[in-house]
Amino acid sequence: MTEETVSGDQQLLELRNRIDNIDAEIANLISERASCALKVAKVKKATGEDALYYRPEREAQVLRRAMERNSGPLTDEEMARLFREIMSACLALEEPVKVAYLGPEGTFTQQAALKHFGNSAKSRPLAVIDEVFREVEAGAVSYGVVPVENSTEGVINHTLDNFMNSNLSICGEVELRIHHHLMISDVTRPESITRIYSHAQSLAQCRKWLDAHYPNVERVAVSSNADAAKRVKGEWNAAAIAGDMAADLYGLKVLSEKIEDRPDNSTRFLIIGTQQVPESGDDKTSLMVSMRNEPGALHDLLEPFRRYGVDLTRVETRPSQSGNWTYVFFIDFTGHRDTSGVAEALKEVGDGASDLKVLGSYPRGVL
Ligand SMILES: O=C(O)C(=O)C[C@]1(C(=O)O)C=C[C@@H](O)C=C1
Repeated sequence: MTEETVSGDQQLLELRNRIDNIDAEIANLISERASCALKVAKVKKATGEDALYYRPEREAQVLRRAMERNSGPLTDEEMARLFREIMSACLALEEPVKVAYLGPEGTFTQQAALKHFGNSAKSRPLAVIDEVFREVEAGAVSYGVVPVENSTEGVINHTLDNFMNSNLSICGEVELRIHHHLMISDVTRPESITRIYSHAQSLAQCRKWLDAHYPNVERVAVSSNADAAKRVKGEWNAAAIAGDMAADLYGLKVLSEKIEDRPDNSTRFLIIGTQQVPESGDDKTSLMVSMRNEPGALHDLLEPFRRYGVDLTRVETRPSQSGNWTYVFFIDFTGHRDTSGVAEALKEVGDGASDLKVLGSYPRGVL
């Protein structure tokens, strides 16, 4: 053994001893934190039967603080992800949170649910967006996760339309970078691919790549990316476009990575529930407004937002379900409904509209 390797081994031993000591300290601190969370649960329980254990505004503040005080070498996101999991475990001690998401397992919506609630939440896949709304309304789960817009393909109409017949509120948002891969099973012959399965949105997000690499292959739209991955198992002439989770879940091999046309392709998901979320310090609000169908009506309707300096981040139009050629507007803006200025603007907009419903004020997605 050379002198160098001896001293290398010695260094390794010392560093690992240090890591062991640090781990012991971290473990003690995590246990102390978890004991605090249990005491918090007691305080909450004393407020009554329907005590709220999950507090989105507090979680957003904890995560933001974790990022702000981070001085490296871990990235801010990595540091926040670690705290995300610690909080998820603490909340599970207080009361395990039950979440439904647009399934099946392996979809990007499942990934979004995990990103938002962490691994200790109990999550359940449901087949369609309507069902996610229904299960939350029925109280079978406390929260639901549904996609609402994609940066390449735009809004997910089905989610917006569900709000027209629902009393649920938005209590959070989460954004996910979407990477699509072309994947095959162990029996697929790559040179014989004649069919590619995926969700219609994903096929659209990879349109140019498909035109360039598989111009003559049939593109088959199915109900989800996970369903596409499942179908490919056992088909020698088919491939699927889906994400990492689906590839892992169905044991598929990735043939081409990150084939989305736009590198910044991302999807925004909403957390739906029944609770009103207090201010977190960096919030957004979503509204649903209907109004008389006259020229200039939208301009007049939005005018108070401009006057009170409220920053609109999105305006979507959907046909109303109550009559032909009448519309409902879905509006997002920066700020909380209780913040001064916002509250006044909302009152004035409400006075000018035929109907206005605040779908929720919630913390801006942190991770
Ligand atoms: O502060 C609270 O209300 C807690 O319950 C503690 C805690 C945490 O672990 O920090 C856990 C769950 C809540 O969603 C928010 C924060």
